[in-house]
Amino acid sequence: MSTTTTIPGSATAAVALSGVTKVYGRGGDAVVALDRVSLDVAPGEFVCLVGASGCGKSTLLNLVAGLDTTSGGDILVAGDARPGLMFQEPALFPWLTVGANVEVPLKLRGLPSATRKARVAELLDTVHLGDFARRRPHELSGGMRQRVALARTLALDTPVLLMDEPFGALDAMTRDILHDELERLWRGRNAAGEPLTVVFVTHNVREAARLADRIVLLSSRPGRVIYETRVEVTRPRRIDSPEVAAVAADVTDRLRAEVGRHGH
Ligand SMILES: Nc1ncnc2c1ncn2[C@@H]1O[C@H](COP(=O)(O)OP(=O)(O)OP(=O)(O)O)[C@@H](O)[C@H]1O
Repeated sequence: MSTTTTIPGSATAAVALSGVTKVYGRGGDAVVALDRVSLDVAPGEFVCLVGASGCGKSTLLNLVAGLDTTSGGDILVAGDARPGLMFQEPALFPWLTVGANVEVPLKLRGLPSATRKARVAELLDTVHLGDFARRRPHELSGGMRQRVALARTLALDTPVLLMDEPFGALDAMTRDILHDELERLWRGRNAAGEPLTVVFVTHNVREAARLADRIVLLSSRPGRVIYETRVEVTRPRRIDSPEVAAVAADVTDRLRAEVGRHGH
C-alpha cells in the first residue's frame, strides 16, 4: 500500500509512523511482521528500538528508509533527503580508498570535484580518520570501517539517520568509543541547529540506555509498540554507570516478560 512520503516543512515530527502494518507473503504462508505500529520521532531526537529477535525492527527501518512498502498505514519523513541507513556490516567498496568510498554519495549528488574533496576531508575528520583517506578498507580495523560507513552515510547530508545494529559486530571497547563519537556528533549537529534525528535498532538494552533519549520496546512478532521510556540520564553518559544500568534493568525486565509470554 502506501509508502514513504515527505512532510513539507513539518516542525512536529521528523519521522511519523501511523498504524503501520507489514505482512510478508500471502495466504497460509503470510507472516505479519508489524501490526499497526504508530510512532512519532521529533527532530533531533535519538530513539532506540529494542525487542525480541524477529519482532520486526529491521522491517520497520527498511520501511522508513523506503526500501520496502507497507501493507497498511503511513510513514512520513520530514525534509527532502532520503534517510541515511547504516547496517552491522559496513558494506564498503573494497577496491576504493576510504576517501573514495565517502565520496560516492557526493558524486551521486552531482557535487563538483573541489567541493567533494573538501567535504570528504571534513567528514573523515569528523570520524577521526583524517589520516586514512588513502587507505583501503582491508587495512582498517572493524571499528574504523564502521566509522567510514558512518562518514559515507553523513555525506548524504540527511537529517534522519537509521541505524540497524551498527555496532553489533564490534568488541565492547570499540563499541564504547563509537558510542562516544556518535553521541558527540549527534549533539554537535543539534547544537548547531542542524537537527540529526536517529532511529537506532539494537538487541543490546544497555546500548539503548547509553544512547537514547527514548527507548521504544516492540512486542514479539507481530511487532507492536508495548512500552516506551524517556532516558533522563545526563549526557555524556557511561555505559557502566549505575544510572544507565538502572534504565537497562527496567527495559530488560519488560523484554524478559514479553519473551516469556511468547516463548521467543
Ligand atoms: N522478506 C521477508 N519475507 C518473509 N518474511 C520476512 C522477510 N523479512 C523478514 N521476515 C520475517 O519478518 C519477521 C520480522 O523480521 P525482522 O528482520 O524485521 O526482525 P528483527 O526484529 O529485525 O529481527 P532480529 O532482531 O533477529 O534482527 C521475522 O519473522 C522474519 O522472519
